[in-house]
Amino acid sequence: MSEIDEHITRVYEIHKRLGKGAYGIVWKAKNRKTKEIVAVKKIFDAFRNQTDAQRTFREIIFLRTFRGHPNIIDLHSIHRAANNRDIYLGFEYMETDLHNIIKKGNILKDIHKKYVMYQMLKAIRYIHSGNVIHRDLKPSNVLLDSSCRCKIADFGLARSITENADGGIGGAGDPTLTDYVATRWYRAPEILIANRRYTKGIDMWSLGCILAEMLAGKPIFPGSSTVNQVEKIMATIPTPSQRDINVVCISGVGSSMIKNASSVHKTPIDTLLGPNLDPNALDLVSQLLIFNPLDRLTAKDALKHEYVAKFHEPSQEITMKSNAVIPFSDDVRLSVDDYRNKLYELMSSPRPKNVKISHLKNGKSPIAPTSSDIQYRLARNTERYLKGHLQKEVNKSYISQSEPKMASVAKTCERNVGNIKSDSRVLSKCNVQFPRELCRMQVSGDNTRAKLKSRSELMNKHFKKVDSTKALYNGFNSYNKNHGIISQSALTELKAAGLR
Ligand SMILES: Nc1ncnc2c1ncn2[C@@H]1O[C@H](COP(=O)(O)OP(=O)(O)OP(=O)(O)O)[C@@H](O)[C@H]1O
Repeated sequence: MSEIDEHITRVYEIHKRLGKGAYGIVWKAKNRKTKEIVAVKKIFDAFRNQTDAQRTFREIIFLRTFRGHPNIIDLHSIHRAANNRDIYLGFEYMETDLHNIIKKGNILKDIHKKYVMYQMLKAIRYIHSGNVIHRDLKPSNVLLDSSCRCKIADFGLARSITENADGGIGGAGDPTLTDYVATRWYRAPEILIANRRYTKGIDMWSLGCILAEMLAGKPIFPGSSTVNQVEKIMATIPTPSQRDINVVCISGVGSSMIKNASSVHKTPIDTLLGPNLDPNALDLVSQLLIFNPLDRLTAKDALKHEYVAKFHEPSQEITMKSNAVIPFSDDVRLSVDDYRNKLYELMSSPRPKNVKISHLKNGKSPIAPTSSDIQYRLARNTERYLKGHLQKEVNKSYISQSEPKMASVAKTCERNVGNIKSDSRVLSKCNVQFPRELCRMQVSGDNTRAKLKSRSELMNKHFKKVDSTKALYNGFNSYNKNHGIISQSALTELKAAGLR
């Protein structure tokens, strides 16, 4: 682990390497203090030159901006490296990515493909509503957990666009495409032929390629060069009209490249996608893989498509209230030092508030075998925050007994929530009935469902004894009664009591 700074390994216990991208390495790790499993990404030489510095800066800014959306990866923390050149990012951990899943073959059933597509659309609808485009959507940037929850990652190429760029290419004020190097196989035709204006349609093209890849079980346009990529696309999608070619191709070279490629023998998309294809899936792919970006389905409309109808829930398909703002114009290139300094400045400022939607509101996952999986997750989340409050109340109660030894034990508890095993001897000497089983469970961090249930029962029993604020009691009681699901009214009560 010599490639990881010592001050990082002091915070995180590094487990295994999860992946390597063009810009960094990602490890699975455990936060030594909170015990939370995370993914730590090290971006090597993050400020090597202006392009890399801008990329690093964008990735962090956009991740912070979109933080809290259930389908966008959550950036927990940012750490400087000792050499001032690398940067470490701490992310929520996801078990795998879509590339790995597709590669393994036959893991995704139809319902999973629909659910993944729905979640990707939800995330893209959100970022597009803030007038940002991701520009690098591909299966390895779609992270998944075992319940088929999916989160978009890697915002290094994301860009904000002006309002009028939504509807048209070449509109006045559209930023130009100077530094665009997204993965070729998922690149829209207008990018391949160097149309230097771009729209949200480029993300919709990539989503079309990703859906097609889930259906076919392999990449549908694996071009070996830019020209070969155009040829592969044009050999599959319907031949564009002269009007479409005029809209998309701003140069004669691009136009002849498209015309030449269109004249080759066609393999229609349904042949590429294989037999027994769901007609709705084919229809959605066909409406995304359209030559003219203005005619491609938008994320908003795609969410209403029959293919994802099973999951469509408008209240969950949230949008941004205003454009995503980044500290300086995306078209202005700053010096490497400016990017670095601005980033360090940001790191010391408070993180933006989460959007008001959370994982807890996610619908039932089709991969979760029973609803108990979801309940278990809910219980863990609820428990995490209740535990802190509960422990404080426990401590307060003991301190009030003005027993000096107890006060010191309580302080240890407060510093190290739940970790009171080492003090059990002191506790027994004090003849205090402290729920040892509970302490042990908390110390061992046991997470099985049965343990969780009995832990919550114990906490509840003990809590009654402590009998502190009514609100906390009610909240906890409701949590326990429902095996981990806390009612909205109890939550409101907790909040009112300033406990949340
Ligand atoms: N939060 C995470 N949890 C689990 N695995 C992750 C996480 N983030 C990234 N990974 C894994 O690490 C790989 C590389 O991550 P990422 O795409 O962020 O790096 P990159 O250097 O920007 O890659 P690229 O070459 O695609 O630009 C991902 O494909 C994924 O397999």
